[in-house]
Amino acid sequence: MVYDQKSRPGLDNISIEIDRGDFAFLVGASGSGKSTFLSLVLRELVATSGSVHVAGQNVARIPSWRVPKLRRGIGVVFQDFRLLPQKNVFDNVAFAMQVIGENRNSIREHVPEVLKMVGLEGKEKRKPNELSGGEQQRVAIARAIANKPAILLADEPTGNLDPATSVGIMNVLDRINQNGTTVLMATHDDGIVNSMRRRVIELSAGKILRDETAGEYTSMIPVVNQDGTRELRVAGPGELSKGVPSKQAFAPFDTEDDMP
Ligand SMILES: Nc1ncnc2c1ncn2[C@@H]1O[C@H](COP(=O)(O)OP(=O)(O)OP(=O)(O)O)[C@@H](O)[C@H]1O
Repeated sequence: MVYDQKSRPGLDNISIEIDRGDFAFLVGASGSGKSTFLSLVLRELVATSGSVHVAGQNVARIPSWRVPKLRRGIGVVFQDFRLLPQKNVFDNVAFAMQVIGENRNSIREHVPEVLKMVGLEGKEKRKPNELSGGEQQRVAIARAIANKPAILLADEPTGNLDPATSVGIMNVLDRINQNGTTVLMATHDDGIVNSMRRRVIELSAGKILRDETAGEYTSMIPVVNQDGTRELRVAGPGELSKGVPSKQAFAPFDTEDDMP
């Protein structure tokens, strides 16, 4: 995926397959290509070379009038929730169903089920500003799955949440995945990735650095050289699965003065 000819491609000659029902984390430094990847799946971008297939369809071949139908099969969750502030919890979720023309009866029946699924029973009447961040993200997830998408894309869904709240959100995403939805989540949250042990696809400068079935967040492991100096190096295949080093181990130097 080339944005402009003068800079390096956003994604560079990658080939990857995510199976129906997978749960995959997309990790990598800022600018590595995660958002580009998600935008290609949503057909917000069309690949400048190669092809992107979503649910069996080459998305470049979908005429623009049918793109909304493609997107109906893909739920999206963002770091900043993006709820409608004037609407209450029920109506935020109901709105997603109204725009695709669902009738009132099925909305009235289905929204409470979705809210139960994300753990928000009893909060139907609250406005977003009367909810915690974690609850707002649950509403956003409920809205994203209201139309039973085959795929759920989550772009840094725990980025604004504390660790305990993030665990709750991951439990919800895990449950959604167990019900058959493919989940692809871009994240910088190392704690979450290391505790979930799901597929990890790491991008670096637009290329795939690794793709592991039960991976960890970082491909860097701390090493102590023979002369006693410490550094991080990229782990080889399988090295990361030998156990999760403590957070301390990831801080290679205590202070800048400590650096070699
Ligand atoms: N609209 C754009 N026009 C030109 N270049 C872009 C555009 N969007 C992204 N890029 C470039 O493509 C590369 C990949 O960016 P991308 O936003 O996909 O990274 P990312 O991994 O999502 O980063 P972050 O973690 O900060 O969200 C970067 O070099 C970026 O500068």
